[in-house]
Amino acid sequence: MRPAEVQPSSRVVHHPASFSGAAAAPPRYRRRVLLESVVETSEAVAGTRSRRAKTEALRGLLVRADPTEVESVVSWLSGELSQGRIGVGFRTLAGLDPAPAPSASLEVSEVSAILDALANTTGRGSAAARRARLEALFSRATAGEQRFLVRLLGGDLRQGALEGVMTDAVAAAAGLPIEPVRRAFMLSGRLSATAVAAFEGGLDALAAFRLEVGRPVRPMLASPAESLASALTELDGGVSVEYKLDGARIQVHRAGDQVWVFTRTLRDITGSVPELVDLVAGLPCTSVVLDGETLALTDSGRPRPFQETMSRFGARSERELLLHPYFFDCLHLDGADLLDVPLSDRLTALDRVASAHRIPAVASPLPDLAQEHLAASLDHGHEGVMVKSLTSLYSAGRRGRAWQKVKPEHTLDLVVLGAEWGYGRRTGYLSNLHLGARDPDGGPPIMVGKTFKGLTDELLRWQTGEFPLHESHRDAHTVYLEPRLVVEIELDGAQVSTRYPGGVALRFARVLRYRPDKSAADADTIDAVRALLPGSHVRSDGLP
Ligand SMILES: Nc1ncnc2c1ncn2[C@@H]1O[C@H](COP(=O)(O)OP(=O)(O)OP(=O)(O)O)[C@@H](O)[C@H]1O
Repeated sequence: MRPAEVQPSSRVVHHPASFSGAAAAPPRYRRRVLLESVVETSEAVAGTRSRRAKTEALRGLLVRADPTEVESVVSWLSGELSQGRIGVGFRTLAGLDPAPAPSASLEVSEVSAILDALANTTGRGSAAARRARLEALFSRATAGEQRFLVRLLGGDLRQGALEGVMTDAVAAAAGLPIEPVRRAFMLSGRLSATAVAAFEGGLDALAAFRLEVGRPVRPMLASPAESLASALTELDGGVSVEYKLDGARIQVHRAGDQVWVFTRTLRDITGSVPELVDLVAGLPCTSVVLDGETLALTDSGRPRPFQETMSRFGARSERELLLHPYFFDCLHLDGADLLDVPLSDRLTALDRVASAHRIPAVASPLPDLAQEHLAASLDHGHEGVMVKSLTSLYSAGRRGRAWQKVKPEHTLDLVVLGAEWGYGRRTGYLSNLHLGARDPDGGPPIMVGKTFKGLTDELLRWQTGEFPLHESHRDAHTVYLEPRLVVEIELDGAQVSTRYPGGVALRFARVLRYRPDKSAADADTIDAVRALLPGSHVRSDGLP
């Protein structure tokens, strides 16, 4: 271990505690954390499958960090940059090759300052200036640190799967119970901000995280149901049965005249969707937060393909393809936060403010009516229905059993790990996809199968152009990719496999479409694949 600079700790520190929860006195002097320690921790976390060992490695680093370093440490280990996008592309990163430094000297705070400077380098000549800053940073980094920085800046360390362990580690390192930490994370959507609050202000600071109009919360998610009947039985009849539309999730916020529209991944797309903004601005209220799905329709009122809806999210100006909103939840209305009230009350609020734009739904139907609603949804070209417990609270960011999706086909969102060169008609194209499921404990995706079924000529051309941009390495037959792209696969089920590392393989998998709205962190887990094994009772949310 290298000698590190000793610095007086300048801020009031919420007492870090040992893993057992016993409070330890805050050291008067702290050593600054080196980037090297972050890299070592990242490797330790990736190198073990044990959730406990991962949490302990993260906690061990966090208790050594000064509060001023916590934000960067938590962000980087989650694969995020607190600066957001800093305008460094794959090509720039690939072109960097300063000789690595022989020993580690970079401190977390220095690297963070350099990233701030990079983010603020804009305007004329900024590409060259950014490159120069990057070269300077990389020339001070060891080989291991360089690799880490490339992956961090390239977005390849983004590990949503680590969120669970990181939340546990933040709570343990700050000596706080887990629930308030989780809740603050749900409401802020930012683990690093949650960690800073936990360390600096403890429970009071965490309690200050409220639903804030204008700041998106992570959307509540659903679990797959075995069937409509099983969902109705499990939720005991007191349910809302709603169309499941195949559009894109939106969360709209309005405070007075100001409107925001966010995506499933909390991206602000207000500027791209003026028709939604106008509609929300006209609702009869002063402030509101609504959750829903948006869709473009054909002239005959049928849903347009998902890709066409998504294409609107990147656009700057109003296009011919109009988006329609279908709201299904109300999280705030005229000053009242509704996250912690039952769905039945939230739906009453939704009816008050936007009944004309509610998703088609029936409340507490008898099984026959629920079945008719499902058939009607499919007839209209939608995916199926959602069955939601009317007594459930809004669990932001959680995939639980209170919302269950009923679809006639099994689909999974999987990570593309590589693709084989095609033969015959597909010679020269990257074709057969290697598919991976997410490791719920934050390890690399686990391969569960291959398929080239369902790939259109257009997709083959697209894959062949796109995949080399994500290449990690290749051999004679296959181009292997960084685990970034998510593809939606339809399948008949799963089978036990001795060939694949997770012990499970997809049956009759075919490609439905790519999911540019999802990152590898949003992909389905290996547990979701195992849940499709015949006779399996493992549920995708990990509940018994
Ligand atoms: N009535 C509805 N209630 C909730 N979500 C709905 C509804 N109709 C459509 N959806 C969409 O379904 C998604 C909920 O399903 P799930 O939690 O499984 O998310 P997902 O992983 O994006 O699923 P999928 O790939 O099936 O869209 C929501 O994110 C939303 O986009």
